Amino acid sequence: MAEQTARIPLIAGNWKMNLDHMQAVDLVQKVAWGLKDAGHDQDRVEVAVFPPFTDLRSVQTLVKGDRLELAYGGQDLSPHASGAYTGDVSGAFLARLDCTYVIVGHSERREIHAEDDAVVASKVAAALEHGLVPVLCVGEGLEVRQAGRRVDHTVAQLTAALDGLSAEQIGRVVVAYEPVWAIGTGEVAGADDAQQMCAALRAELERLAGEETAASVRILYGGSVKAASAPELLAQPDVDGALVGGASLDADEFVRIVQFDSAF
Ligand SMILES: O=C(CO)COP(=O)(O)O
Repeated sequence: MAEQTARIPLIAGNWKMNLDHMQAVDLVQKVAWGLKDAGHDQDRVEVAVFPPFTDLRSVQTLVKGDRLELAYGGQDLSPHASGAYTGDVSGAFLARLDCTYVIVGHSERREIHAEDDAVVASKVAAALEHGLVPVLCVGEGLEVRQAGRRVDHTVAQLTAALDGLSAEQIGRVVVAYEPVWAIGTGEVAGADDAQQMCAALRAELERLAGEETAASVRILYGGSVKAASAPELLAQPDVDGALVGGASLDADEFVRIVQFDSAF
């Protein structure tokens, strides 16, 4: 097993399709102020928000104009660079808005938009091509879990999404383990469960890209993370952060999640 190196934890807020434009601008300011008040240091714990596409330009203006300690990214991207793909948003456009990250393969896109492993892999490749860091989501549904196949299933999703990438490219990816049954349900994976899965994902990264790369890749947990559950989850050696949905829409709660390590 790869030894743990200094991986800077990442706390990421996936706003999903919530908040109108004015509310989104208000939330990003509240989060930034809350972080400032809490003495947040982006080099110690990195914070990123993922608003809807239509808010990204305003978020860019706020973050750059006020030099906010906050990264941001898109919730999805097109596998294509440009052209006749009505409704798609290119990684090139996200890069022009100074996005650092883009979420790829979220279970809601896999399920609702029928994105299969091949589509997810092409989106990971597109993100990397445009200099974006893909936050690659993997995780099992309840049926798979009950059948006792959760590790095999989730590791296979990772393998498929990284197919054909070099070790250097894999080293630029963030992985998020999001068990589908825990998303938006209030049910959190136990810290032991999360650790076991994240360790299995890291072992697969090691097989694909070598020990050094595997030790450097951040693996997040997502699924009903709240300020109360974050410290135990994030204390696990292979859990390097959280991908937060509902709780990221509440600035105070989200900032409390970011402060997970002061709760130890
Ligand atoms: O899907 C998620 C983040 O991407 C998790 O959402 P919740 O935190 O609302 O369960």
